[in-house]
Amino acid sequence: MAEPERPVPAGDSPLRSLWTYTRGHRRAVLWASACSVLNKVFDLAPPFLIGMAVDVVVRREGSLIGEWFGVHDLMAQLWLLAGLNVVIWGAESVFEYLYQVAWRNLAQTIQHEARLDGYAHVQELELAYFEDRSTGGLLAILNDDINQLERFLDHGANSMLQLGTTVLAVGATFFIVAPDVATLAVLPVPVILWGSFRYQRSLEPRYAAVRERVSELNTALANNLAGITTIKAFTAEAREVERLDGVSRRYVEANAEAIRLSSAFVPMIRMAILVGFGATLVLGGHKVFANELEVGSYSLLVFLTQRLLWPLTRLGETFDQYQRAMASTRRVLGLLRTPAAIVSGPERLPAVRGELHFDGVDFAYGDARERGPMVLTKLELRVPATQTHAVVGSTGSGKSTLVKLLLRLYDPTEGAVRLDGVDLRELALEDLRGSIGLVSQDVYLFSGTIYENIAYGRPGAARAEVLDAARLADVDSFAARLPKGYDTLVGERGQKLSGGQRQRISIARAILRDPALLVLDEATSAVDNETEAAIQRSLAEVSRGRSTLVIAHRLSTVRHAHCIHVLDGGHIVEQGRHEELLALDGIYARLWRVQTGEREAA
Ligand SMILES: Nc1ncnc2c1ncn2[C@@H]1O[C@H](COP(=O)(O)OP(=O)(O)OP(=O)(O)O)[C@@H](O)[C@H]1O
Repeated sequence: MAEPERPVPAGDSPLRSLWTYTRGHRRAVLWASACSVLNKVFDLAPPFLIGMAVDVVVRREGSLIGEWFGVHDLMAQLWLLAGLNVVIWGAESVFEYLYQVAWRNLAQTIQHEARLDGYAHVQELELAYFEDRSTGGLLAILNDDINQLERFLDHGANSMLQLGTTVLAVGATFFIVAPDVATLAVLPVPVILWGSFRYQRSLEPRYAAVRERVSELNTALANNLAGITTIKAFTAEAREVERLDGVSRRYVEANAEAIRLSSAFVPMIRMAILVGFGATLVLGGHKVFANELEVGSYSLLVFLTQRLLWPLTRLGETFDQYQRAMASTRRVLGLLRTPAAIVSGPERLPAVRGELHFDGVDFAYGDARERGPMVLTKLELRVPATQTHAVVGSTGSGKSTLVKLLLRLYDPTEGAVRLDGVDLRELALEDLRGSIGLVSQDVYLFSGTIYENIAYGRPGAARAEVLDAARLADVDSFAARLPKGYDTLVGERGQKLSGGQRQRISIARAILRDPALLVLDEATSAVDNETEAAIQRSLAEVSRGRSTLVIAHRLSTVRHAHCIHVLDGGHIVEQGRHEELLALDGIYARLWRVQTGEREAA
């Protein structure tokens, strides 16, 4: 359907949107977060043990640990500390393992879902959406951006949580043990945080620019690889390398800006940290001399300052990851939020008769903001069920546009297209498209075998049915001669086959579908006269008993149609049987004379 399965909030904060998007995995997120926090808590414990060890050595029987546990033997105190050490390091390792597994599995699940949701949603979007965008850009979102999100969940989320835990745990200890030392030691923290957030804000647009450049690069590469034949034919290799050089350079430059800014961060922050560390060292030492602070507590504070302030130098890197991930999240969720303009209607048609009616249709490409010229105006065309009708007209007159409206790839600007009397906008897309067998001008084959490409028309069809369809479409004549027969691989986009062979496969695919309405848009334009005659005979047989709309340039292929409609200037100007149209001596008669080689009367 048009809406993504997981509704995405329209809020501005990408983190909040991500949180909402992953609401199905709350438990996993909380578990992973808890493991991260506990791992950090145990990781911070050793400085306390060091403080206690110093305390034992200095205060001996009167040490803190001696008092807490009632152990006065010095060696027993040390053994106790050693035992605690084992427990703490063990717990740290266990939680490290657990958080790694939890975050990485979560990252896998979410990237998998986001990619599938993204792809499924893109499939629902109307053709006009794709015409305005590049394939490379969409690929960048579905691949690179989702990978970026995966990396953030792999490492970034954990880094942020552990940093938060460190700041809170160490800050609290400082204030409990020596509040006045703490004030000085923690003094640089607001400066660091303020600086980080300033950085964060100025990094954001730079990373957005990097993402844009990636998408440009992808587009250029995808276009060039798809057009490699043209590039070779026009010996444009050097020119293309030069063009790619330009695009790739812009990517490098965009990155250079981001690199310059993010690299300056750590050295600057280090200076601020120096202040806190120096303050603890000097002020704490002074308090020990004045007997206002225990030696053990002093050791604890000096070590803890290190544990607090050094991780802050990684704040830049963490924000860096965060920024990249959020830029990607915004693009991925933005894609999921794109509403589909063409949505399925409510009405179901279990048995389609195949009566088609273009009812006063106006159509222009583009959207309300930017409409192109009118292609169809007040177009009236009826195809009664089971009849074969043809549409002919000069190139660019709008024949293929009729087919696109019929498939509901676009909606009419005015008027309606009706199938069995139902406005297509009211009809379930599944029923509409499921009842149409299309053979179009540009055949698209998927990489796979000939057999698989035909069977695509109706998944679950029996082998005998597939082979029957293949025989009717004259695929047999060439497939039988290939060493692997129907199991021959057709190559990417079917490029290992000739145009005529591809066309015959696509006809077989449509026949297999056994549709109520067969649509042939220049179905035999790529085959020679002999093959065309063979296919025409098959098609005549196949179209018996079902509505067929044929679009053709070669009038000889449609002369037996029940009715031929001549499209000109956006509407039907002549219609009737072949003989009637010849007698009318209008556009059709003129075209016929040109095509059959008769000289036009002067
Ligand atoms: N996606 C599109 N966006 C904008 N304009 C389009 C689009 N597709 C077709 N057109 C324009 O609409 C007009 C009708 O095109 P259409 O493909 O329907 O013609 P046609 O009669 O099938 O031509 P041909 O016989 O050459 O296949 C043309 O002027 C074409 O330039």
